[in-house]
Amino acid sequence: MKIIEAKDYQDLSKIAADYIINKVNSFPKLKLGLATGGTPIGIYKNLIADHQKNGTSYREITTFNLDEYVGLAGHNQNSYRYYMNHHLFDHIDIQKKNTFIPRGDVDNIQSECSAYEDLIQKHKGIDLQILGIGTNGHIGFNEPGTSFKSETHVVNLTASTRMANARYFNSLEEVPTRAITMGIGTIMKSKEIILLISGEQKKEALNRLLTGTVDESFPASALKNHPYVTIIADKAAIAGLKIHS
Ligand SMILES: N[C@@H]1[C@@H](O)[C@H](O)[C@@H](COP(=O)(O)O)O[C@@H]1O
Repeated sequence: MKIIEAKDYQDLSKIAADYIINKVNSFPKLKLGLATGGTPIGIYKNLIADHQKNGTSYREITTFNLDEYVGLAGHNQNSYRYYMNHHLFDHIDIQKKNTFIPRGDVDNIQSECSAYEDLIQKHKGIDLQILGIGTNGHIGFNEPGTSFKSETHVVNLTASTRMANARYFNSLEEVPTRAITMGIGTIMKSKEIILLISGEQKKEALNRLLTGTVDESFPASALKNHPYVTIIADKAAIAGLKIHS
């Protein structure tokens, strides 16, 4: 794993956005894996600003998001579909038909999971996947204990993950208890991965990732077995840690 140390959140967002912009310019048909949560918002702001200023075009790219809450339709403001439209897709020239996010509001969740997995493979996989990390090491919504071989599946969210995401909802009770997520196996099939780690509250997770063993009790540790992972971490997350790459 390669590690890039960013000065702060702004710097992290700029470094990651510039990397994506470069890729999109070099490979206009890029298949890009996208993440939600607070961390990638700064990247999306940079992508929009660059699109407006320099005209970087997303017309031919295809995107796959990591996850979606079960039970929320795309028009629900807390759904990840709404998040992606609002924070990125509505402001660039991407074709909405080429933006894929699992559907959380379907009757048959299991068949949605296998259809999503098939869809990614039908597109011959993801070229570049952007990832955030939960304080318990979750990636996508793959909670501790998830098999490293897992494909897109339904998960029961842990209390800590629901609590961490409650800030976006009116109350903790409103946070869905389940989600659909790409599996760790799905994520690992991406050709290249960028993992974003920002803020002091993620320091422990970063430390465990860098110094701990590869173990299903810490989902992000699977990434140590991937040949092309770059961690971009800001000072707040990295300060004082021993870095092994
Ligand atoms: N499903 C998302 C993850 O993909 C994300 O990495 C995590 C961390 O979010 P944040 O960046 O807000 O800390 O939140 C959610 O659980």
